[in-house]
Amino acid sequence: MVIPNVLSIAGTDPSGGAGIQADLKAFSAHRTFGMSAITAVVAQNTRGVRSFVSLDAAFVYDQIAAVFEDIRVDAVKIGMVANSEIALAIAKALDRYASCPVVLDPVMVAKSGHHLLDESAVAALRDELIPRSTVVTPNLPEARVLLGLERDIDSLEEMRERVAALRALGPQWVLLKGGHLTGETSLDILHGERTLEFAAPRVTTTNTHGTGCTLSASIAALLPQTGGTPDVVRSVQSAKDYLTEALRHADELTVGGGHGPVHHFYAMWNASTQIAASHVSVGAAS
Ligand SMILES: Nc1ncnc2c1ncn2[C@@H]1O[C@H](COP(=O)(O)OP(=O)(O)O)[C@@H](O)[C@H]1O
Ligand SMILES: Cc1ncc(COP(=O)(O)OP(=O)(O)O)c(N)n1
Repeated sequence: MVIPNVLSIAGTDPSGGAGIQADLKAFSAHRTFGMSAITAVVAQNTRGVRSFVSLDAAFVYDQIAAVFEDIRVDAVKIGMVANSEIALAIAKALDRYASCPVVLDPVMVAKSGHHLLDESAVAALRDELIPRSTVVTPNLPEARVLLGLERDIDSLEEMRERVAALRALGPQWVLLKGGHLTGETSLDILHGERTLEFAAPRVTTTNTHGTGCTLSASIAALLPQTGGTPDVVRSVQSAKDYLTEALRHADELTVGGGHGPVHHFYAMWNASTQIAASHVSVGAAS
């Protein structure tokens, strides 16, 4: 089987739970070869974002070109674009090079409240990147900004009402994420050729840093693995199942004093721990 190559275009997280670092972990967990083009270098940890430096837009374009001019790219995930110049450079690069599925996480504000996108860049994100996307994955505060609403969407009923307006912005599919609501389930709505709701039990943990990054990167990694035409519905379902398990295992990690990361490698590490344990006991007996 050909192993998919997947490119993340996003900002960094030195604490490893969100941004490019989370994307590469999610790509690897889904048995794809991960690549990255960096838009901004962010000083952040599990407690919050301190500051960031955006890279030059032409340099972001050059990173993307360097990948596409050498390597077959089977899917692209876009995260933090930081400003309108970078958003426009990414749009230009997609037009020039990308004939693969594009998953756009319209990152605007981290859970800590820090802005990761210039307010003046919302129009470029909405008008230039969303229409070029196969799937766009806003959370509720991002949906509010994209739709120009005066207050946050605050119920499942309102999510159902608003999702069509997000699709009208031009992507093939919208996945409106309901993680910011409360309740026993965490429910996302997928709207495109069809409308489906994906509910998962809400995991009780404070370790939720990078959930949106991990979900969108997982969808990008899974799309080329569905055979023939990329199957968005199956990819979203598998990505959501994976994220729920990664959240369930998040407390096994001890990373930082704030909102820690999800456990991207819960399945692989639990399996290899068992192998290591049996190896030790054989050694001890001889
Ligand atoms: N505590 C939780 N338990 C289970 N799923 C969650 C939880 N928190 C968020 N999710 C899921 O994580 C994904 C990202 O959600 P959300 O928090 O809305 O986005 P973002 O991380 O972009 O702010 C969604 O699929 C959402 O349903
Ligand atoms: C570089 C970078 N990109 C995106 C985010 C936001 O990540 P998200 O998955 O929404 O999780 P929180 O950070 O909001 O917990 C980020 N922090 N950094």
